[in-house]
Amino acid sequence: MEGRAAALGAGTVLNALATGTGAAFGIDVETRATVELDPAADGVDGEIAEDAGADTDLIERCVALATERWGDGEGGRVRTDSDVPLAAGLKSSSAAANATVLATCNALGLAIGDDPEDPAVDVTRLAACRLGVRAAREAGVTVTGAFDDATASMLGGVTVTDNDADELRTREAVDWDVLVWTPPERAYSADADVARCEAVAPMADLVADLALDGRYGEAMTVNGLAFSAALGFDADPAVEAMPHATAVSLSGTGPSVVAVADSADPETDLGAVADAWGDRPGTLRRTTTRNDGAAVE
Ligand SMILES: Nc1ncnc2c1ncn2[C@@H]1O[C@H](COP(=O)(O)OP(=O)(O)OP(=O)(O)O)[C@@H](O)[C@H]1O
Ligand SMILES: O=C(O)C1=C[C@@H](O)[C@@H](O)[C@H](O)C1
Repeated sequence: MEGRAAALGAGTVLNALATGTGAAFGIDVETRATVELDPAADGVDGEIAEDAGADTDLIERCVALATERWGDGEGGRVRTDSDVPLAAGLKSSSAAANATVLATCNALGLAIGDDPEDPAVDVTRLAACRLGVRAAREAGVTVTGAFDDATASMLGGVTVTDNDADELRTREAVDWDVLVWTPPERAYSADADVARCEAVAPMADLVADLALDGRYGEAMTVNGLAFSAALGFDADPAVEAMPHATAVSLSGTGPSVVAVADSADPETDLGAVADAWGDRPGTLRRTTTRNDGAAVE
């Protein structure tokens, strides 16, 4: 019983640490999971290809919760390999959880879909996503559950969510070019200073209003300025990008900064942003948004 799936990394429009409302968008970087189920196995053994020392608790819990819910409590093995850097603000935990839950469903022979009324669908992607969020809470890798990141990774497009209720408020397709700067350091969401984020709640409310109005670019840039200040990240990369980008923001709890260019916006030039960011330490990556989300392979 082997299953495989892939899920997306994502960028931030609104960090949910201030108010519980968050927004994120899927990007074309993937985490893949391979799950082998063994009814005789005692527990689940996890492995992360890029980092042998990283914590595998999240993906092990995803397999265990999924077989408990949709199988017969089988154990086994799970392995992820990923283009999403770990703990860099690009939703590595959401991508790993989503890919693992879907791969487990695939190993169980279950059909994945989006329509809960369709008799051919055994498990909806939203149900799989909520299970991954539960595993993330149990593993202690998230503050709010990060249903915003999880839905962007699972469904693609821009999602706006209520992370306290794990409810999807809106989802919309977007077509943006994306430039990601990832500094060498890492920032685990669970270590973020929540009180500092709560201090910028009025700004987060404004960002939520803009995002619910479909004004994602303005929302994202305001978010970046507010949360860079709250979490102690330099706002200079955002200021440098603003003349050339539709929007730019610190992503998640950092340290990555993401600039986007709407294809309908002729004034944008991500090449100029890359030039401005080029001397900074770390990596630059050009990619695009994705609107299809996670899938079994
Ligand atoms: N590829 C992966 N395979 C398995 N587990 C992973 C993987 N990537 C991340 N994780 C788990 O998620 C944890 C990091 O979660 P964290 O929320 O801090 O990072 P992130 O999701 O990249 O950050 P952010 O929410 O700011 O985007 C790791 O400690 C690990 O347990
Ligand atoms: O751990 C969390 O709850 C979160 C972490 C970051 O990715 C945030 O961007 C997200 O909105 C919530």
